[in-house]
Amino acid sequence: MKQKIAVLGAGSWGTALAMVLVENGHDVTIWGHHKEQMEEMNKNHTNSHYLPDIQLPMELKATGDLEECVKDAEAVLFVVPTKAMREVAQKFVSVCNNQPVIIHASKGLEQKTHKRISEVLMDEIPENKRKDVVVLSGPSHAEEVAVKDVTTITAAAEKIEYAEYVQRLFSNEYFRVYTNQDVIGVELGAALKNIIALGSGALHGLGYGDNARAAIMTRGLAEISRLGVAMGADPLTFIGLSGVGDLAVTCTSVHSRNWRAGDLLGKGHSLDNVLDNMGMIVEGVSTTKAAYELSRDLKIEMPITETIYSVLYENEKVEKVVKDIMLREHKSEQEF
Ligand SMILES: NC(=O)C1=CN([C@@H]2O[C@H](COP(=O)(O)OP(=O)(O)OC[C@H]3O[C@@H](n4cnc5c(N)ncnc54)[C@H](O)[C@@H]3O)[C@@H](O)[C@H]2O)C=CC1
Ligand SMILES: O=C(CO)COP(=O)(O)O
Repeated sequence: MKQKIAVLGAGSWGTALAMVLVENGHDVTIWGHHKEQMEEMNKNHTNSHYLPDIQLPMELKATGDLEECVKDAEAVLFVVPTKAMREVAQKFVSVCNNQPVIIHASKGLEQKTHKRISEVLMDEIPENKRKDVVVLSGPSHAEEVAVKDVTTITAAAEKIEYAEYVQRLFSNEYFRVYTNQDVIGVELGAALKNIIALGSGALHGLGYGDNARAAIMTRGLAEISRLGVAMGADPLTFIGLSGVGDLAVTCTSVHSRNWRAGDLLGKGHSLDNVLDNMGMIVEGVSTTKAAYELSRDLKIEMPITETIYSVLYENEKVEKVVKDIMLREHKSEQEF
């Protein structure tokens, strides 16, 4: 059934997901805070900074007016960077006139509180202004979704009927949605894989090959799972789409901003220079800090995260840390 859907966040992912929803026949309005960008989306049907060369569907409406965007919406999709999530949720609450299903498709952990995004949304949005919060996550680069390349993804919610609602909203012949009830595992897999993607990119930038990439992905998954299980996730979630699936795509694709940022770091660029020139959000940088702090608090061994933290926040030389991590004390692979 046709639904009225608000998409909050007009970057590459918000736009690509809005395109899927329009394709499926829904009434979709996207909100962004840059006036000229909204005008471009309405007049030219393009979003040239975030999705160059993509023609947006004529039916997709863009607005800078949040109240107009969310008015009577049956579902609201939050897809702004993690650092903006709380502020945007507060703004949403001030103008929301009904009780929509809340969906989010962002990947990160809040700084300082270390909260998952669904926790941030539940903190800010009172129960009379939301139904369940559903997480949409999986191996899905916006650039490929926007050209209708085949993609699979997970909709996770505590109440299965809301995960199934989101599955119905988004599913079509090129975008297949599975359901899951492990919200913690799905959100942690999504957030933490960006740290490993930074490392995978750095190894590439340093000139290492496929063995190194397989190593960081596999051992990265081990530490993602360790932290995830300590935080209440089902370990099986990490071998699903939002775990190994997203880890695989982000650690190997040139579309990944995290991989590209790592690659540039490996090639000797400074972090400031990399972030200034990316022009899009690189979530893994702040997630590394949150995960490093969590691993300390929960006493979970996360050597790759610790190493990447030392490069990003302690000025360690990226060329040096590879040898350090390789020469750590010997371990059994069966230690969890
Ligand atoms: N790009 C992709 O392929 C995918 C991205 N994601 C996740 O989706 C989230 C958003 O990513 P992208 O769309 O790629 O980011 P982006 O960098 O392409 O765009 C971010 C958008 O958020 C807007 N924004 C930033 N701060 C804001 C604020 N305070 N209020 C309102 N709007 C604000 C920016 O103006 C921009 O339009 C991230 O957490 C990312 O990890 C998840 C899956 C795929
Ligand atoms: O999460 C993503 C693909 O699933 C996007 O990753 P990047 O943010 O690294 O581009």
